[in-house]
Amino acid sequence: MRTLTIEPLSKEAFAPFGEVIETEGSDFFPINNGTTRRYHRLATVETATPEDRAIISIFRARTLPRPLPIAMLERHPLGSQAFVPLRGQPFLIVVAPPGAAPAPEQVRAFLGDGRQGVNYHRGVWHHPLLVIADEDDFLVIDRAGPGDNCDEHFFAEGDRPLLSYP
Ligand SMILES: NC(=O)N[C@@H](O)C(=O)O
Ligand code: NI
Repeated sequence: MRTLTIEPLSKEAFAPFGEVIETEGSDFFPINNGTTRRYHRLATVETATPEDRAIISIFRARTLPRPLPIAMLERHPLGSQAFVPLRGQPFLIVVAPPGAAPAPEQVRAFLGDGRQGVNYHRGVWHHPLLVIADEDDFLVIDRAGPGDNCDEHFFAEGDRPLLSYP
């Protein structure tokens, strides 16, 4: 069982999976008579059909026991999915590149610093929300519409990468 290396979340490192939603290192322009910085279009909501809608939800999640064998990943083939932490707490992200099925050796882990959100592109394999605190809240922007928008892939027991974080 391979223990995942937990990488710091950065735009560059996360680029194969989506965008990082953060002010650090992001362009902005002044609005509201110079009283506000607009960090414009940090990420793009992807949908699949004209009747799709981008929706905004809040997820209140509880932490999972760690170390955590990564038994499964999921993907949303019809739309992107963004998670923005609302309490400023770090959280964990586990992803694999889009494709027919995630290969265990392609699974990567990142640590968001609490001031960063992520936007998974359509079809990117990811583990459901992984919070570090006992409980955490996230603003979630994703797609609502017809059709099944959640595929799951389960790793064979011996192939499960291990997520180990204090
Ligand atoms: N199922 C659901 O809405 N949440 C997952 O997609 C997730 O990524 O947490
Ligand atoms: Ni998801």
